[in-house]
Amino acid sequence: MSAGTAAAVRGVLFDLDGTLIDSAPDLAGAANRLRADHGLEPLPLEMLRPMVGSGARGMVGVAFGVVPGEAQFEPLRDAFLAHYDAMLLETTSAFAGVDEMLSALDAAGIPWGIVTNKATRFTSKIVAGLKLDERAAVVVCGDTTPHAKPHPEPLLHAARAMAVAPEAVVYVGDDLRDAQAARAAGMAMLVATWGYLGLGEPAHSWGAHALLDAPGQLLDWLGVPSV
Ligand SMILES: O=C(O)COP(=O)(O)O
Ligand SMILES: [Mg+2]
Repeated sequence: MSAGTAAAVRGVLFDLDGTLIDSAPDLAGAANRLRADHGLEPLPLEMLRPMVGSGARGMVGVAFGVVPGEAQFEPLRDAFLAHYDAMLLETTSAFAGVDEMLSALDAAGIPWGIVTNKATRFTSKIVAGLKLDERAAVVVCGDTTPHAKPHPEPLLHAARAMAVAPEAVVYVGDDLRDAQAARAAGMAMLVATWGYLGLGEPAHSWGAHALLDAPGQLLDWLGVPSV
């Protein structure tokens, strides 16, 4: 961690799934409803949870062993997304400590926003349902720009919308692609270790500035008082 980096921060961007909200049970539920359609037993949440950061591709991959490029992939993905669309907010809610952490940023006058790979049609319903849309300075989805993370463009787009230079932004995320996107955008990056983290390289090797154990630790890193 670099104190100089934290002192320079004037805006915060957050990943959505696995960072601000615990959406894994609903995503896993949608995958298991699709398995049931195909006469398959449900898979345990622990098997599906690590792949949430890879979106529908990750869920279809674990649930059916099918990857993009295979003929079955697109029909399975579309059927998965139809199930998910019907249960976006069945159990999904903010992680413990997120609401208080966001309130502390608001009180400190630090603008914050959301940069997710989730498509706009799902993200908009979820952030509205959880009343995050009225609080976030910007919400950038996987289809807002021509590129998704790990490309830096969604992060740069969000920084422009917040009118904060990229080098004065810290991105908080739970997946290797979040760290890659932040580095490519010239932003500091912090790992939300309460999230899904993927099954690849361990988080301590992602080149992040720090690993956070709980949302409130972002405030410690920034030197912002809790409220
Ligand atoms: O839906 C996805 O692809 C992952 O979403 P996230 O970027 O908010 O983790
Ligand atoms: Mg995530």
